[in-house]
Amino acid sequence: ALKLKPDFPEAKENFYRVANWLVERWHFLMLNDRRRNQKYQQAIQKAVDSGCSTVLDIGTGTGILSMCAKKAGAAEVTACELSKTMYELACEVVTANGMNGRIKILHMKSLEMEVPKDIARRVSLVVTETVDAGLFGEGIIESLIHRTDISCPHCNKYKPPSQSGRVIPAGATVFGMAVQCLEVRRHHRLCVSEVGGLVMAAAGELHSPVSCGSEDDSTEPYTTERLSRLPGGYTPLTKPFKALDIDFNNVQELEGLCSREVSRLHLPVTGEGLLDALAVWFQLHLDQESSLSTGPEEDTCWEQAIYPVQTLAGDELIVEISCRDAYLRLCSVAVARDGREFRLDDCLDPERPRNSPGPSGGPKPSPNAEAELCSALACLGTDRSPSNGLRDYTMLECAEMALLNNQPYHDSFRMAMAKLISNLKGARSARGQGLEVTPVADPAVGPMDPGPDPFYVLDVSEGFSVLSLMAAGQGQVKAYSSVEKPHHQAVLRRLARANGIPEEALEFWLNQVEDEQSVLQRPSREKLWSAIILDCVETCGLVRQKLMEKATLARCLLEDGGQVFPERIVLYGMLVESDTLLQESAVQGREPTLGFNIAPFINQFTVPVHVFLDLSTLQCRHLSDSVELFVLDLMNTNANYTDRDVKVQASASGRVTAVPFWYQIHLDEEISVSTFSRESHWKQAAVVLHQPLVVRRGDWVQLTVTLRKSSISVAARV
Ligand SMILES: CCc1ccncc1CNCCCCSC[C@H]1O[C@@H](n2ccc3c(N)ncnc32)[C@H](O)[C@@H]1O
Repeated sequence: ALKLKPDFPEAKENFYRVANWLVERWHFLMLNDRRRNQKYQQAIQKAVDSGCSTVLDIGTGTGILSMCAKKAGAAEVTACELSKTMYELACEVVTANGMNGRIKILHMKSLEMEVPKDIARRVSLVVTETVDAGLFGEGIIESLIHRTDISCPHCNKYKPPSQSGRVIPAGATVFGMAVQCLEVRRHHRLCVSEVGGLVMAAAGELHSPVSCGSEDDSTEPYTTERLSRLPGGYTPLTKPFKALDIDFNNVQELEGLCSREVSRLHLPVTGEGLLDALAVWFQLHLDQESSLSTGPEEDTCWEQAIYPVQTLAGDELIVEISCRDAYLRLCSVAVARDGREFRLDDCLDPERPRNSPGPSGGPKPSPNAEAELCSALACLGTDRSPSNGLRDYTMLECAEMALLNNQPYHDSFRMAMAKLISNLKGARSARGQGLEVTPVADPAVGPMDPGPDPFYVLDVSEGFSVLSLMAAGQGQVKAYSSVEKPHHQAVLRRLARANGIPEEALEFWLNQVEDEQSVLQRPSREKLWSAIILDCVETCGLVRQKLMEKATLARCLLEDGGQVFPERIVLYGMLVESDTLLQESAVQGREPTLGFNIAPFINQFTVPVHVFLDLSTLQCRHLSDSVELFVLDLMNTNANYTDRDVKVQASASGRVTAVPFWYQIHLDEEISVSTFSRESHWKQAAVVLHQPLVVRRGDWVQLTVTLRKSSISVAARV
């Protein structure tokens, strides 16, 4: 569609979403990482010079490592790539670099390859970089165990490594460190005891889907973050420790890895604070001489693997390391204090017998110190559901957890809601309404509570939201929640009971209807909605799709004086020079890719809008103040622009490479929240300019801002 009609907005937006999905953003980072490419090239050159003449590139991506091997003089080069998009791209790239027919590219997973069906003979060198932040996440262990069928490891024994099936990288060393990090904590644990006036204790334990200890497969063992770019930074609580050493050339070791029992490390705590996560990174040893690191301190572009945990940091941490089902797993299983070890699950279940004194069998701490530690641990919750299974918990997405922890957002909502309800009460009594009307029970909604006509509030938020319960808590309100997962509804019911909110004041509207459009239908009675709460901005920083359509529909369903929340969102932006954003969005020419012509091919998948940005820590130079880009008025949708020209003055000379943007969400005339505040659970987004714009301090830059179907584009010229 884009080829036919390049600026066809729906196609453009869909393409951006699909492009993001088809080609992962780290392809750009990897290909722009010249040092990484050079190190691989040197290691491959050395291996080919020492006699490895047949090469297999597992997970070729764009084909760059295969082209290195060919250029290094390898006689036969075969590549395999499981992604269809990348496979087709690799074929184009290899042809464009004059190596068509000299590199055999297969669209398949390496595990499916067989000799001689797919590859003529066993290779003498395997090259791969199928690693993720947690090292094993792309299946490199399995791929290398399988390689025994396609490379000749048994030559290992009596032939020098040069002749036998060697692997680049030759191995890896995995490091870890315990950290305190608020940004991780607020995405994985409830950090507040009260949200929008609701006491949260009754919610029970809330967990994010990232948990290493639990057995259920709806969780993932780790998440990934760039520790060096997390808002608020992090505090190391232990020194970096070596977690694992792996020799990729030793097949027996690889096979043993997955079945290896758990190893335990005792880590002295060297910093004060609350343990929020174990951070993990690694050194990839390409060969004996050179290695790549993904550490937080290196100026590497890679993320670290984050294992959220939470215990009070005693003076020693006991961490268990395992590789259950080929994922690296780290769990903090106990805390030692004064030499006594407290396993987390013991503390959560006080009647369980105390385990033996710690390794040093040190002096028994005073009973109250022990009790204090255990009760502190118990209320903190942990990342392990103990073997006794007594403790159950509710799973929230990371974004839902961060939303819950965003207190200013909920307090603002609470004030705006209270103001609206009191205005409507005033208006009703002024009209003398709502007193003499005898409430009629309506079958569609169940028995009416006696008392004056309630105010109806509809929450159409996506995912888990307590806003409907906060509305119900205002009294004389019947709130309809769009929460649809049964265990999420159970949390809201528990919270209602614990906060003295009558059960019948809260309904789960989605239970009865199939989609949101009908949720916004006219309520089954004449009464219209007093308030409708819409979700406007996605966590990634983009305007939610079909927002204006929903707002238009919602507005027709309001009673006089009723309100859509929010009533207006204002989009702000600024001019920045950010090389980082360039590196993550497109391959910058031939230079970083060793002179190979790769950029034009992979850059077909460049997406001009960057999402999930932490603008507060993005390396960039501000080249202007923030400026209002446009207004979305949800109470008067036809007043909205789709194109707007904005002038902004450059406050410094430089190259404008991007326009980051965020929102001020106006709940009513006075109350608003920003999506770019410290507690905001939203990330920011940025438009990366097609061409950097050179500006001099004082220049006026003309921005043409277009919002079509919630996809934003910005053109800039001096
Ligand atoms: C310092 C390295 C680093 C550190 C931390 N974070 C990221 C990096 C950078 N490496 C990321 C590569 C990660 C993706 S792997 C690259 C390509 O290989 C493909 N694939 C994966 C497995 C596989 C297989 N068995 N058979 C065939 N193809 C396979 C994927 O489809 C992808 O296109």
